[in-house]
Formats: sequence, structure tokens, C-alpha cells
Amino acid sequence: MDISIVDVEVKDIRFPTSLKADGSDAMHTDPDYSCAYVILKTNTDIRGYGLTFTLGRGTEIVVQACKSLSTLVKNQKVLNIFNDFASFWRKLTSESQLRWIGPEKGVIHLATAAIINALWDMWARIEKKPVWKLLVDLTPEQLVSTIDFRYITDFITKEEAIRMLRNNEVDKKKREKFLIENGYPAYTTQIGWLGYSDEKVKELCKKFLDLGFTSFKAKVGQNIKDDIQRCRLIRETIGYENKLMLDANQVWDVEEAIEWMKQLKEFKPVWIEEPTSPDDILGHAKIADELKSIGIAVATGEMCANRVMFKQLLQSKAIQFCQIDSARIGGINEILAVYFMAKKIGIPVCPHAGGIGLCEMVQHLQMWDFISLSGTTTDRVIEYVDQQHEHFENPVQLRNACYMPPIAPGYSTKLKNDCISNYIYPDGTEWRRTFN
Ligand SMILES: C[C@H](O)[C@@H](O)[C@@H](O)[C@H](O)C(=O)O
Ligand SMILES: [Mg+2]
Repeated sequence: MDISIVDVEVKDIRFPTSLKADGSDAMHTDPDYSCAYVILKTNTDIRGYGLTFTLGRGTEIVVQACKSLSTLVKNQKVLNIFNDFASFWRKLTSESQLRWIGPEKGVIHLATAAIINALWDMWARIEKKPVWKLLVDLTPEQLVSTIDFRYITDFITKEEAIRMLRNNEVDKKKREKFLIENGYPAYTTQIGWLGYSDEKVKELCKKFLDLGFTSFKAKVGQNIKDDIQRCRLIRETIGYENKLMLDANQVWDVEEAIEWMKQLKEFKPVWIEEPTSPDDILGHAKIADELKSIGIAVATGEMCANRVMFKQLLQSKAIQFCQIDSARIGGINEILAVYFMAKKIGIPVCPHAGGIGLCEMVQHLQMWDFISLSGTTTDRVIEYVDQQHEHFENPVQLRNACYMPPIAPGYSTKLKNDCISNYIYPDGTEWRRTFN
């Protein structure tokens, strides 16, 4: 039947995570994990649920941006959108008045992600498949037709992307079976939030070792002495047979990043994440170049504005690990473009997750990548943080430190009704209690 979007609801959902320093890093010392949550209502029972991850006060601005963009979605026939998704995506990101406050970056692009994520959730619900399976089952032509290649054709073309998918079609079924049986490897950042005490860090390292984790990420960047002490503590607990990654969340200048990391080299971090401004492509390239000789790679992406920035980061070999974020750039359509570019240049994608709904979403994308595009998990892991999953109707499932493929239709983005009534800001029950 003809399904049309008749209404768009947008909600400001926040969790008081700063109270326990959950999620804290050198730059974001008191984050309240939050999201702008979008519900697309249709003339049928079918809905689409999407979100973008934000922090605290910023959420109200993203919510407003979602509302402004929603006029472009309202009264649309969903089949028209999905039959020519790239054109619809371009319409959303190119609206003549709204684009001025981007374009394709910042608040307006976060809002685009929330709406686009809701559309993919709806599409998967209509097809009665989880998003990863929807992506896997689309023909190469259909999948690539969802991507707007504007600004990246100098690096990758539609035809090349289709060819990449074709070349990998042979063993798709085998890989899907493998994934269903074994899941996809995860690493945890839970051990290393900057505001945690040493005792808590140690305790969490042990907890996640017991759960079978072999890769861990810790926050650094506020104070070198503390970093050395913290890294020593972590290495003493997890040993050198496990992997350690470090994350500075953009606090350093370029030279400072290089000097700081030289002082942490004895701890053998696999990568330093976000060593400097997310916009400084040449800066990242310089850091990567300088740290290569001491075996430390550079990773970034959670605040990379769009596919153009990713293109340049990849082209200039400024990163050795590409961290897509399901809520930062304009949703799945644009993220697929980044996966194709990363594949072309041979850089592994290790998604950023942890924030509200990010683990739930990125698992779908990385599973699609494994089955349909890269065909491997070598040098690839999905971030995992054990926070706020209980609020989702279909939360992530981990077994032996691996994400197990979601089964329920959709993008795993639907929040429970209770969660909304408790955490909607500022009137939710939990917030009223906190204020009192
Ligand atoms: C404020 C947030 O918790 C960030 O620190 C977090 O997303 C982090 O950069 C990460 O890589 O998980
Ligand atoms: Mg990070």
C-alpha cells in the first residue's frame, strides 16, 4: 500500500551520566549522554525511529534543527524516498535556506542523521529485516543508488563501488553464517573514562577481561603524569598481550600531540584517537607521520563533519583507522560512501560507539561491511560501552566480547516508552526527581 509520513515527533532525551563521570574525557569533563530522538509516523502502523547522539544542553538545539528539517519529510510517500534515496538525501542536505547553517556539518547534519536513521529504521521494518540484513540483501546497484556521490567522484565513483560489492559476492553467505555463529569483535572504553578513580579503572579492567575482552581504550590528555600512571595501571592489569588504545578527544595542538604521545610510547598504544582538531587534516597527517616510527597509529572520525573530510583524511593518509559514527555525518547513506572510500585505500573502519544508541546502530553497518564489502574483521573492532542499553527495545547483545547480529526488524533505535517518560528533558520523572 501507499505509505506516507504524516507526522514527525522530536524529543529531547537526556541521561544524568555526568553525576558519575560516565563518558568523561579530557575535553568533555561532565557529559550528560543525550539524544535528539525522532519518530516518523505514517498513515499505517509502521513507524521509523531514529536518533542522533548529543551531550546535555546541546540537545535542545539539535531538536530544533530536526523540527526544522521535518517539514521536508512530512507528507512524503516513503516508496518515493527509498526508490531514489540519494536524491532525497540531497534534497534534505541542500535545502536552500537551511543549508546556509551547515552545509553538511554541525547541528544541521546531526539533525539530518537523526531523520535519515529513522528512515532506514522504517525501511528495515517494512522489509521485516534488521538493517544489516537489508543492506546485505540489496543488490549492489540498489545499495549504491542510496549514496550521493557529489564531492567525492574524484576519489570514488558509483561504478567502482558497485564493482567492489560484486567482487565480494561469492562468499557472502559463508560470512553471514560465520557472523551469526561468532558475532563481531568488540573493544571497551568503559575502563578508562577520565573522571574514574584508579581503583575503579582497575576493577573495570578485571571485569572486562573476565568477560573475554582483549582490546581496551583509555582517555588521556589532561595531565601527562596522570596519563603515565593510569596507563601503567592498565598495562599492569591487562598485560601486554591485550590491546590498548588511547583517546585525547581533541585537546592537543599538533606538536603537543606528538610530544605527549612520545612520552606514552612504552605503553604501546595501538592508536591515538582524536589527537587534535577534527578539522585539521594536515595536522593529523603530520602526527601520523611522526608517530609511525614509534608504532603508534592515528584514528579519528567521531567528529568528522562529512564524507568530504573523510575523503581528505583518507587521501592524505592522515589516519590508519577510520572511525565512522552513525549519528555524526548524514546517516547511513553518507556513511556507506565512507566505507567505500576506506575500502579503496585499504584503511580499516573501526566505528565509534558508546553514546546513546551508537552501539545499537554501528553494529549493523560493520556487519554489512564484513559480509558485503571488506570481507574481514582483521584490524577491525567495534567500540562497546555498557551504558544506557537497557532503554532500548532491542539492545545490543554481546557474547564472548563479540556483538551478536540483531534479529529484530529495524535499526535497533527504538527507545522504550518508559525511558521517554523518565528521561525526556526537563519534565521526565527522573529529571524532576534530580531537580528536587
Ligand atoms: C563524551 C564521550 O563520552 C566521548 O568521550 C566518547 O564518545 C569517546 O570519544 C569515545 O571514543 O568513545
Ligand atoms: Mg573517542
